[in-house]
Amino acid sequence: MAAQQERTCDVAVIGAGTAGIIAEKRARAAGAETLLIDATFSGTTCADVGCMPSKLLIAAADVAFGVSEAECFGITATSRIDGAAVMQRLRRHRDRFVQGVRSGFSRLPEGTCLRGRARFTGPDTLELDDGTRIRARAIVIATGSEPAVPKPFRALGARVLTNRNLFDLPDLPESVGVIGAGAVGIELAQALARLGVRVEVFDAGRTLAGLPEGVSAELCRILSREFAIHQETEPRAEPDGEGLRLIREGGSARFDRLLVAAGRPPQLDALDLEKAGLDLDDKGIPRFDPQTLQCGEQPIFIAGDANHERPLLHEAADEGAIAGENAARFPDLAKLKRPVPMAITFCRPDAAVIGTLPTEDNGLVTGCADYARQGRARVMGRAQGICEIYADRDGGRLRGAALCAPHGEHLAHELAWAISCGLSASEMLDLPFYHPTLEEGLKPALRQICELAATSQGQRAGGDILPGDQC
Ligand SMILES: Cc1cc2nc3c(=O)[nH]c(=O)nc-3n(C[C@H](O)[C@H](O)[C@H](O)COP(=O)(O)OP(=O)(O)OC[C@H]3O[C@@H](n4cnc5c(N)ncnc54)[C@H](O)[C@@H]3O)c2cc1C
Ligand SMILES: NC(=O)c1ccc[n+]([C@@H]2O[C@H](COP(=O)([O-])OP(=O)(O)OC[C@H]3O[C@@H](n4cnc5c(N)ncnc54)[C@H](O)[C@@H]3O)[C@@H](O)[C@H]2O)c1
Repeated sequence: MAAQQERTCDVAVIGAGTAGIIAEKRARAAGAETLLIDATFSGTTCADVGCMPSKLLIAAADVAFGVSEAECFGITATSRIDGAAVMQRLRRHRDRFVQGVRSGFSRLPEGTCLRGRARFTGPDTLELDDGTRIRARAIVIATGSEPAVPKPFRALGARVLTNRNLFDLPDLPESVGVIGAGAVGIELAQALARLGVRVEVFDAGRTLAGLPEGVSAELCRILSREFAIHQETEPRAEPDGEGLRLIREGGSARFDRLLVAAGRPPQLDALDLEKAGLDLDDKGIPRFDPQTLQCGEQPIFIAGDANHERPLLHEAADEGAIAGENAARFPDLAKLKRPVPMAITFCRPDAAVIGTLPTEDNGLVTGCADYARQGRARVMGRAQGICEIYADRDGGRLRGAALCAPHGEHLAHELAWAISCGLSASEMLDLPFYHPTLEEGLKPALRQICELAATSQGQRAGGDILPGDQC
């Protein structure tokens, strides 16, 4: 990856995260000569500081929580959480995921990888911080996003944690204040709390993890048994010895560390986008076509968190593929068939938002399932949560869902797949539902939709009485 002074290529990809790696691969497969540029080649946000380490922390928290709940099954168990060992296991696995990505870089054709921070000097030219100049027929922007640290917290220095440094802590802190109740804040707050850290969450908004109000209120009620959640508040912070104090109307609390999970704006500032002649929106993001990923009429494409459309891993991968292919075949552009939107937050119970939510004028009806009485959930000692399913009043075709329910990640997929297939509630009721499963718990919501839409409840209408339904 030696620095060079002048390079030309068909397609230059800025950013070697998930979107960029896939964009480069697809462009090369389409016959383009490619360059993959990255400031660090750290091995993707997902593997290094995002999806994978956060799920490793949650996996440890699940084990600790299982032990703490064992007594209700008649099992006596005690746990001692060794925070240093928890973090060591996390890093051991995280580092393997990262190593897997990095070894992929070394298998790319010689000279493809260029290390450096890129910025535009014209619509088809880039310059790296070491002075290397690049001319490309087409350019893919795949620069990802970065955690926002609101100004009032910046003076706290090393007391501030984000997803960038949390997973490198040698041990678990005793107490953490969390700013932000989005997916990052909620997942990490609960995992830390279950691992014995004293946690409180503070959010400026009224809802958790992007959920609609009713489901958010239910999730908040459930999570509040484990840690405090303060909504509609923007606390200020001041240093307090080695730790900090969060101050808001009605009180203050001291914490060892502050985890800031206050959103992830795209990383575009350093790119000098104005030199590329792109039309930018009020947040400085290039206007682009979500199907082709093209920015305006230029041979420039934007994929993954950088475009802020759907900042999720599977979307970054899809977008990278189409952006890379279109960059190679410009101006003959392919269109991405966008999947049904689906966002899962891996708290317990899992939370998810899928497809279209009801508004005052989109004619959707809501069926609701309650997991507090559901048979399998009770068997598992996990009987809590709800699932709302949204469907057309006319015909009962499924359009969306929101849930917080045990093993909700799987329910979310099943609902997203049913919506993708264009099923109605009565058609979904005609599919096989094994007993006793959490999937059965969706039936009351589907039946309610059939009633509201005045459609048949499917061939097996009234044919099953499930344990849990009636007690
Ligand atoms: C804590 C956490 C947990 C998450 N969990 C999940 C999850 O469970 N499921 C899920 O679907 N999503 C999850 N996400 C979101 C997911 O990780 C992202 O959507 C995804 O990784 C974005 O990939 P990307 O390719 O767009 O960006 P990245 O992987 O961030 O890649 C961007 C790259 O661009 C490089 N770069 C930036 N600017 C420049 C420049 N000027 N010049 C050169 N290089 C540059 C950076 O060095 C970086 O390597 C999580 C995110 C976080 C933070
Ligand atoms: N399981 C997953 O798929 C997963 C997990 C983590 C992250 N992600 C992705 O990462 C993205 C970013 O996640 P995130 O949680 O950082 O951002 P987010 O935008 O979803 O949530 C940020 C929250 O911080 C609050 N906030 C902002 N400034 C504040 C302040 N000063 N005081 C109090 N509250 C404040 C906002 O009200 C908001 O609720 C998500 O949208 C998601 O796409 C996905």
